[in-house]
Amino acid sequence: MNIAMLGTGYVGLVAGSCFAETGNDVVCVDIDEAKIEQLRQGRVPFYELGLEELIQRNTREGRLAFSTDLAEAVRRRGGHLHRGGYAPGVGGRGRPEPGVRGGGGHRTGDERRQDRGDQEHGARGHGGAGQGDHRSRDRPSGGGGVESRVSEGGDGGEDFMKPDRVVLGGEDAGSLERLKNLYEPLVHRGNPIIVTDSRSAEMSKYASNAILATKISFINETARLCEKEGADIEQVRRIMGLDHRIGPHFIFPGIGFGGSCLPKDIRAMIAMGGDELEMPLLEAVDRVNETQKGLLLERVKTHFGEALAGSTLAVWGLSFKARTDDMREAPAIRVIDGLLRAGARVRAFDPEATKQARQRYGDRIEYGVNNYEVAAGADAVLILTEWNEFRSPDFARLKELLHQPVVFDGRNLYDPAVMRQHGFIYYSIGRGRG
Ligand SMILES: NC(=O)c1ccc[n+]([C@@H]2O[C@H](COP(=O)([O-])OP(=O)(O)OC[C@H]3O[C@@H](n4cnc5c(N)ncnc54)[C@H](O)[C@@H]3O)[C@@H](O)[C@H]2O)c1
Ligand SMILES: O=c1ccn([C@@H]2O[C@H](COP(=O)(O)OP(=O)(O)O[C@H]3O[C@H](CO)[C@@H](O)[C@H](O)[C@H]3O)[C@@H](O)[C@H]2O)c(=O)[nH]1
Repeated sequence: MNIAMLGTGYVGLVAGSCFAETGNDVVCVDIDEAKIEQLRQGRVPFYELGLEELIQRNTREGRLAFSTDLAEAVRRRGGHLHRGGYAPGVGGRGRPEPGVRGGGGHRTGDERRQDRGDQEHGARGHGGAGQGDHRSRDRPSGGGGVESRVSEGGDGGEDFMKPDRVVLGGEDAGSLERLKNLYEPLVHRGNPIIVTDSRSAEMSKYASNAILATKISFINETARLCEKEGADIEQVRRIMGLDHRIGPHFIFPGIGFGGSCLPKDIRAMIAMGGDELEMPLLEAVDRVNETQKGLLLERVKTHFGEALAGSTLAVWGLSFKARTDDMREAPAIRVIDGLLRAGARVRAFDPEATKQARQRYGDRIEYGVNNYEVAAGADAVLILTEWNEFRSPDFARLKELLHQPVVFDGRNLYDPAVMRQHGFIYYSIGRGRG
């Protein structure tokens, strides 16, 4: 199949590369000329596990190309248009902006005709066809296929190539059939492709992310109650997870969910309800999460008091989750902003997100080449992302390096008893002080 993929961000680039990997002819289009130039040279503008290799191989073998010229890409690729990498029309608290649809505003008449004549759908689902106007009733019912594939949040291409399910929504049988053919190679192990109407497909994507967000806020609220009542959330979580009706996934307590999907999708659902339908549950999920993002900062402030100004804090982890450099809505932003406001000096390390952090903070914080370097001479370590490499540090070395043996663990990576043995003052989530 010939595909023109619009947007070369985390979504579009992964989807485009994976479609090339399964034998399609793909041209990825973006309005960002520097990005396209970089990609043409085989360099990937952000980190996703395994993506660089995927791009280089498919480019070398002639199935993947990059362009800033949408009209040319559509002409060359013969008309399957896939909006994968950008989601227009969601602003502020996720309220869709009326009248914005599919980036059509910058397209030529020819391109728009092409768009209507074929399929437009959003990769990995967040609001595919008509995302920008789901409050109006005038979305095209012709060729709109919405693809809403969700698997457990994993690693870029790996995640895309092995979906739990693929959801196709649309009203045009021909378009849906072509989309089915496109996705068939990704489900050869027998996972289902579900075909439904476009509104149900969209809603299934929103609702799936919203229930994940709900689970996280639930466990975080329970963690706070555990602290108050002297219970251990890690014990509670394990016991809960053994109940098949609950399951072990997405009940890890922490410093709140970030990223480009969960926060935005719950706000989009609240916005959909509008004035006619209150969504008190999701409002609460959002509120709990905002409080949770500030929790570690409050602990740091309480611990240091006046001494926070002028102290040096080592931050381990910047991205919103492990195995990505993505910092969108990352809890780390809330924490670092607060520390800087309080007059603390911040030295950060992240295996992949340093470049993103530099764009945001420039020289206002310092960056290390590993987690020990930033800890040297610091008054405390703050763990903000659950990177595997932070799971079993050399505690004796860490204690030696730190000016004060204090660890604020926002991801519950360590056993409080072990930390006590090593002589740390250890703060974590839902387990009281170690
Ligand atoms: N990251 C994820 O895992 C994920 C998953 C599902 C949905 N989403 C949603 O999909 C959307 C895109 O996510 P992302 O992570 O790829 O974002 P991103 O910011 O990394 O990428 C968006 C890309 O689209 C380009 N772009 C913007 N307008 C364009 C236009 N008119 N024509 C061509 N290119 C254009 C931008 O230059 C940018 O490179 C977001 O709204 C996000 O919430 C993200
Ligand atoms: O038990 C948990 C699980 C996750 N998180 C946090 O929740 C956020 C989101 O994590 P995750 O859902 O794994 O990452 P996303 O990349 O945002 O993936 C979600 O959003 C994608 C885009 O819609 C979907 O494709 C995925 O299925 C869906 O999990 C991160 O900050 C995690 O640290 C927790 O705090 N506790």
